[in-house]
Amino acid sequence: MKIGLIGAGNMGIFLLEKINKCGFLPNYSIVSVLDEREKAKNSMPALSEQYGFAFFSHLNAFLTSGIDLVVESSNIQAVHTYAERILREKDLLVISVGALADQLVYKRLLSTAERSGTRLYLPAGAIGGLDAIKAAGITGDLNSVSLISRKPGKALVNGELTEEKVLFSGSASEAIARFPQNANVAITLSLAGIGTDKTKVTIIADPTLETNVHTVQASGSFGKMEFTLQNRPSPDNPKTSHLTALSILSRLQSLKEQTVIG
Ligand SMILES: NC(=O)C1=CN([C@@H]2O[C@H](COP(=O)(O)OP(=O)(O)OC[C@H]3O[C@@H](n4cnc5c(N)ncnc54)[C@H](O)[C@@H]3O)[C@@H](O)[C@H]2O)C=CC1
Ligand SMILES: O=C([O-])CC(=O)C(=O)O
Repeated sequence: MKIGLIGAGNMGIFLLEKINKCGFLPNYSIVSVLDEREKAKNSMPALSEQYGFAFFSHLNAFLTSGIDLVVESSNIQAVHTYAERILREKDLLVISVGALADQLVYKRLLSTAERSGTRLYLPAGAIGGLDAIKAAGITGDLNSVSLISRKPGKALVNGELTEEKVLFSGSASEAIARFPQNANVAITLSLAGIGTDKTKVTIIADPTLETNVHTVQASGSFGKMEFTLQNRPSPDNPKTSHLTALSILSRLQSLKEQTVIG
């Protein structure tokens, strides 16, 4: 499986380490990296040599570089810029899922994928239990879904906090507009469940925490569920839970597996 990567930051470098250096996913390789921004011309050659990928500063050349799949680990803006053009030709894994909060954008990407015979993968990222949320909602009987995200102060606010502070309470669509680097999970949860307007989100900065704590609650005709993750932040980006990068690896691995669990 030849992968093209967009976004060689915290998660992108982790993927390059695990896939290209450690050979963690046999028969997978990140062969191409896209960055059209001027500043990339300085930083990419060293990384390209270190991890053995070809660097592209134009989308068309990137897409015709022999890749089977594109992995996005950059930001919401890059998804808006590239996703539709990529899905016309290649499967795409998006981790900046907040880009799909707008129903029109999401539907347009789905219809592009359908027309083109490509697939859009949205890993669970920093949360889990999406299999249960999808199952509970399959007959339309999922009534309520909510997410409470607590993070250490430094992931959410500038300056020191002395006590816990509720920064936001509202819908998932409002949450991602206010916290584009902290509420991607709210959109993934919404897409798996009852949508971005009905999914309720609370975001709390807590100076006593060392983990990113996400609690998902749901109820419907199936019963009730509640689960909490206490995620270690990534060493290179305190906003991003380390589990997110692991969920990309896991999704990539499952593309070649014969057994589908969940
Ligand atoms: N779905 C989920 O559960 C989660 C999603 N995320 C999201 O995942 C994304 C990546 O997270 P991190 O790796 O921690 O962020 P990061 O900020 O460490 O890395 C992003 C990289 O993308 C690069 N980049 C930005 N614009 C680009 C462009 N147009 N073309 C190519 N490269 C570009 C940046 O220079 C940076 O190196 C972020 O959008 C973050 O909000 C983070 C946590 C959970
Ligand atoms: O990594 C996390 O804990 C969640 C996060 O930042 C996001 O969903 O954007």
